[in-house]
Amino acid sequence: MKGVPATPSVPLGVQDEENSQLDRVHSKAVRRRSLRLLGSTLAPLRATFVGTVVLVVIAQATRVLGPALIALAVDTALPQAQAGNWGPAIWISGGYVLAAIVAGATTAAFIRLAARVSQTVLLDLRQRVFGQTQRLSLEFHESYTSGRIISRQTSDLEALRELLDSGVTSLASGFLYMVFTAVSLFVLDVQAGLVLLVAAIPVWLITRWFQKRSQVLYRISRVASARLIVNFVENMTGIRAVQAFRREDANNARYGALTEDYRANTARTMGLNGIYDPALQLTGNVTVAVALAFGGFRVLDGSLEVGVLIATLLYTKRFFQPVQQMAMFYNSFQSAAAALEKISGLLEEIPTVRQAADPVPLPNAKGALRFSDVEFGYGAGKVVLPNLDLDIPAGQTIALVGQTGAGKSTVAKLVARFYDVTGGSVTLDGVDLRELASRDLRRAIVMVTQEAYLFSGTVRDNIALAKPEATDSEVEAAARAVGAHDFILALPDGYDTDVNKRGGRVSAGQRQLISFARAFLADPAVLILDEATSSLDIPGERLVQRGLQTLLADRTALIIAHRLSTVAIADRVLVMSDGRVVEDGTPEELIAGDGRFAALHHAWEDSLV
Ligand SMILES: Nc1ncnc2c1ncn2[C@@H]1O[C@H](COP(=O)(O)OP(=O)(O)OP(=O)(O)O)[C@@H](O)[C@H]1O
Repeated sequence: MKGVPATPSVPLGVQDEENSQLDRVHSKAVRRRSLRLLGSTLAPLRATFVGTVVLVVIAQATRVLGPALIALAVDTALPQAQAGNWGPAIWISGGYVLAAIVAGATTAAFIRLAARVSQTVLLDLRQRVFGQTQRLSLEFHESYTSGRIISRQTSDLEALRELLDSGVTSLASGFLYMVFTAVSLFVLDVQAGLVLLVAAIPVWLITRWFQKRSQVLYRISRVASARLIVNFVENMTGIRAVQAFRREDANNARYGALTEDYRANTARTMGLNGIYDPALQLTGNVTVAVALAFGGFRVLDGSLEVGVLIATLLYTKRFFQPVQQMAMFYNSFQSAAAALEKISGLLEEIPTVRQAADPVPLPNAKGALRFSDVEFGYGAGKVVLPNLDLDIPAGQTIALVGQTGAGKSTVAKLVARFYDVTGGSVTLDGVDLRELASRDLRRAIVMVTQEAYLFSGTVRDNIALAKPEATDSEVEAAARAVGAHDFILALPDGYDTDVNKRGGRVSAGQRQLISFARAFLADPAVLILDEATSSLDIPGERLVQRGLQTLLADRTALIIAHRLSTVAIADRVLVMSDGRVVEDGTPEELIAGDGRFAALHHAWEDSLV
């Protein structure tokens, strides 16, 4: 195509991964990317890989010796044996047995070696996919659903496993077997070789036809199976909402449609096999018949020996055997290739939030934050923060308030560097967050969200998440500080209660208390609480507030809360509206004024009466 670059200048990544009709340039780039990935996983295994290839070659070469030895036995050894000379017959029989033993032994060896290669490659890929999904920024995960990641990690790697376990060696050995068989045939009898060559033309044509069709179908099939998984995961993660809103029937219909797509596509794939396999068999049988008729006449007129005829027939028949097997594995090859394309796309993604090449260390952050001329929008979406200037001295407790969608969480996410600003800068103790070493950033700034996620394990493990080396008394002290100690003790096994086991399940409010204890134990210079007290009841919140006040005393804190009781403990309140700070002052100052916060506060006070 004119004007189209040979390779796209920007890495494609996961973009277009559901497109089964890629243009030539992209399709080539994707294929190259897959091969590069495969090459890089094979690189450390080069010696084993080469060893496997050598063994496959020896195994196939010795396998094809059989018919040639039979021809030799029939045409040479047999007449000599009839004349009383058994030497050639013994030699040939011995050679036949030896070839069989070598073929068997090398086959056994290459299967073992190939298994080692395939398992190591898979292990490497599994770890790379997992590592990459952890490394990729929040922005990526917000659009690339967990269902899609699960299908990369499960069904795609499974497709590769299928191919690597047995398919690759079958394809390689089948191909070599065919080449050696054809060469032997030509060496033995050129005319029989020519018959095979003619037969290879229709075989080539139908194989090309099959390849083209099945490639498209397999791509579609991978997309359909990934969609199934995505849909399943989404419904299972949102099962509460599904049941609460009686979505079961609609979901069944949607899932039914997706499975139907998958079924229809698989049926079309199998339909292709249903044409390809018999066509191959027919070609093979017709070729043997032609070779027999052609060779038979030549035997009759004495221009061909019987042993050579037998051998040529055996070769012709055997030549087509691996084609069928290869066609079968071609399917798994297709699906593995499609899977590898997707996996390589995922691995090609570059995190949008990256560690600086030469990061600035900040082991003992004080917690001074500054937003200078900050502009920010999510992806290509509208600008959420048009121009934000903010100076937060170390140790200050800030409450961020404002209507829904004002940009409060966005400010918090920028401080935690889940996203990078699109303009201006955010600094911690004067260091741009983009320049700061990730380790120091993660240690200095901790964000607790409403979600308060608990990982499987004990309550203690969950509190000690950011500081695994914490002692039991440190864990307990953190829990006491936030008022979580008493309810934890009331759990079946106290701090050793497994949060995922029956009886160990904790309420949303208790989860928040645990994640508070976790954050306090992490002891960051900057603590962000994003709606982190929303699930606590009033006494619960009071308890936390007491803990909060002591713990926030010597650190910078950014609290986003709709409850004004939480806001009251702040040194300073920032009222946000449409991405701008519209009021800034102490709670007392703002309440005394006539701005939004004062109105909000009066309304809240009235509601308490
Ligand atoms: N991940 C995202 N991708 C695209 N737009 C987003 C994303 N998160 C938030 N927004 C948009 O950014 C704007 C500010 O959202 P933000 O979550 O910061 O508001 P908020 O003040 O914290 O609201 P709330 O009180 O409801 O939590 C909103 O218009 C929202 O639609």
